[in-house]
Amino acid sequence: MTEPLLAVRDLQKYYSEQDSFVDSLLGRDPTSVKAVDGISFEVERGETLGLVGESGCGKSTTGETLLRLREATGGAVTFDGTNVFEMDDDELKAFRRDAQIVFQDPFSSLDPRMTVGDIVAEPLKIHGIPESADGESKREWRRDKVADLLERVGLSANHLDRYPHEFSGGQRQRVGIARALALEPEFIVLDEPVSALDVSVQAQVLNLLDDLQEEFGLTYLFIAHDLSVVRHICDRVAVMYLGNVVELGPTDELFESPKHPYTKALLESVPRPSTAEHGRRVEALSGDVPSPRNPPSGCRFRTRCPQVIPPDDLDIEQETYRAVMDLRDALAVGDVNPDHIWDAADPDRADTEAFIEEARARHIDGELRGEVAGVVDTALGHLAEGEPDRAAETLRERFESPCETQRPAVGDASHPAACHLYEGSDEVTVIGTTAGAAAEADD
Ligand SMILES: Nc1ncnc2c1ncn2[C@@H]1O[C@H](COP(=O)(O)OP(=O)(O)OP(=O)(O)O)[C@@H](O)[C@H]1O
Repeated sequence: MTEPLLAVRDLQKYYSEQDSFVDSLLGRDPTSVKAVDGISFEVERGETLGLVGESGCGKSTTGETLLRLREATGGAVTFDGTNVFEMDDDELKAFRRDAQIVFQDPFSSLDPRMTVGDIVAEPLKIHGIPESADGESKREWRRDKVADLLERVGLSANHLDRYPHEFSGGQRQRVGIARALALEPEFIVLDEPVSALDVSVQAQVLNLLDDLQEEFGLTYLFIAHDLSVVRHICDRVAVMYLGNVVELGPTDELFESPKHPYTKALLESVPRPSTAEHGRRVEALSGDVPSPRNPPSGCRFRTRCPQVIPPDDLDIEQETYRAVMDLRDALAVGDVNPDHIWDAADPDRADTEAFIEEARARHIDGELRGEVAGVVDTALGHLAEGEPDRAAETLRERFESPCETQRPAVGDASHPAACHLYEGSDEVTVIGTTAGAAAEADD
């Protein structure tokens, strides 16, 4: 097998942020935003790898960090066999030519005071290209080159002296692409290149990118939050959630047989034309994306996962399990106010049974049976006594999921999913122990 053009190994990027004004007054350590938290993938020569996920999951940070536009916190990136983070000045200069980026917003990524000709020529000037020009000035050489590039991206050489505001969104994105092509790169990070464009224009720009890839033998990392956009342009797709890659596979396979519950949920949110697929079970995503400052221990997705795994020896339905876990998490962060429950159940605070019944009705839909009912009632009894931490601990002891104690990582199979449901296969590597997960949750 040939060496991939780009290999990303355990890449981490944490942003430092002061928690709040009070924190800074008290001199507390800044909190890390774990924007990218140990991701690995490879991009083969000539392929397009899609990187998809909801807003804030770390896609742009990944693209910018692997290009060394941001300093990585950890991990390694190899480009054409050389470690990007250890390049010397000459290697870095060559890398800056070979690897380019096209940004999402063609409205803000182009300097409004520069002509389109100057915008596209700028990278050439910065890199001192051409070194010499036979019979014409370097400026003329660059003007010819830019005219050529503009035509290549579907604009006209007559556009050279115009300014960005004279162009439509689609045309501006073409200017951005021409600029990225100026140095004849091998690799381009396309960061949501069509998200800001009208749907009708999106297809034209995607077709252009496709044509350019073929003509110039380009390799793309295509960042998008919209799965329907990546389907037609990507060979493989990596799905990101909260700083982690959760699944990676050939595009058709990932769309037709998604494995990770998050990928399934994302796909459910894409409108689909095919009636054959209408019968598929819809597993809605519950809850908000947790903060990357304090991501959940174990599997990052477990707080919203519709298939979170209960302890082996516990007989419990998924819906009930989710409700118990949500109650436990709410207790742990002080989000359950026993006073409100007492007020509704028994203002005299004498009848613990009534308190438990009221608390159950508020937090858990449906009937609880057997052992599950017993443990939940014991926990709620602790809450009635004013001990929410003990209540949370009681629930934790009996209901703790392997999804929260161990972090699944994407393995090396051709279509791996980082999910405990696939444990035991070569698709998932499990990282950490209970203690490790607790430490991870605390830091
Ligand atoms: N300079 C920064 N300082 C602190 N936090 C940041 C910074 N840049 C991004 N973040 C945070 O890092 C996380 C990942 O952001 P990133 O922009 O990489 O995500 P994304 O998936 O590309 O989202 P979007 O599609 O909205 O751009 C987010 O929580 C974001 O708020």
